Amino acid sequence: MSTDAPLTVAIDGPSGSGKSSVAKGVARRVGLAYLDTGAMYRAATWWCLHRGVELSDGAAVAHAVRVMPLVMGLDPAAPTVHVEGVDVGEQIRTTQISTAVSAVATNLDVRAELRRLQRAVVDAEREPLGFSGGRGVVAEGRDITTVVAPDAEVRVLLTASEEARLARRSLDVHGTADAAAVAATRDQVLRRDRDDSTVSQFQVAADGVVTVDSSDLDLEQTIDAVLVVVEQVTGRTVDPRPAP
Ligand SMILES: Nc1ncnc2c1ncn2[C@@H]1O[C@H](COP(=O)(O)OP(=O)(O)OP(=O)(O)O)[C@@H](O)[C@H]1O
Ligand SMILES: Nc1ccn([C@H]2C[C@H](O)[C@@H](COP(=O)(O)O)O2)c(=O)n1
Repeated sequence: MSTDAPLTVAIDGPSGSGKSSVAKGVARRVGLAYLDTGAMYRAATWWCLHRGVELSDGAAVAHAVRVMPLVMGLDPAAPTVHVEGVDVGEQIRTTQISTAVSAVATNLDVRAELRRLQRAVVDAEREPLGFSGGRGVVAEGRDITTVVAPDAEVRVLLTASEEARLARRSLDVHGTADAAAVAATRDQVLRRDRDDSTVSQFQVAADGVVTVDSSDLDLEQTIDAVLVVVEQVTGRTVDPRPAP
């Protein structure tokens, strides 16, 4: 990069659009920290279930989340999620959590608490003592461009066709994108997006947010497309992708 000024990159999009993979890639190429805010909602869900909190009891869920001892590791090469010292990185990706997480993510008191934690990370990463040494962060989720960091220098809505998103998630979960596997994935992708859309706006780009459609791009091409936005918006130069 040609400048050392702190940089916040905000990426939102629907399930399976590639936010996590692309955000990690962008953070690595630019030398920024990486914050997976979806993992925070997943960790909150894991914590509530772990403590036997009934997810339909909104007040109990909100209380549990306020006292959740959550530690997010911000290294894009090896992001981690710990709750009460337990590495929950794998457990929060299970179908049980994917199915239940929207019930927690649509709780407005939970959103206020996690938004506060997320904003604290964004602000800390602009300071020399942050993980990135003040270089900044790529934060991804559903409301980063609009609510958590509407002041980010770079704001991207990452989209992909429903077909592409279902196929990607199906490959991740079932190792195949045949018709049966795609059908079994619909709840995790489409129903979840429907529920999550009731509290966040991530289907259409807000004013000033640049849309990147990854439907016909592979992962590296999508990372490159977001880096072009970084260069255009900030006037920085990002080092080219190293040859394989
Ligand atoms: N062009 C692409 N851009 C990004 N990811 C892609 C692309 N093509 C395939 N993938 C793959 O799609 C899968 C889903 O990506 P990822 O988990 O990053 O999406 P996501 O938007 O964070 O999903 P969710 O919100 O459901 O967690 C990954 O296995 C990723 O490697
Ligand atoms: N900023 C965010 C991030 C995530 N969520 C919700 C929506 C998802 O159902 C859930 C898990 O996210 P994923 O890991 O699939 O990206 O968390 C949200 O509401 N706001």
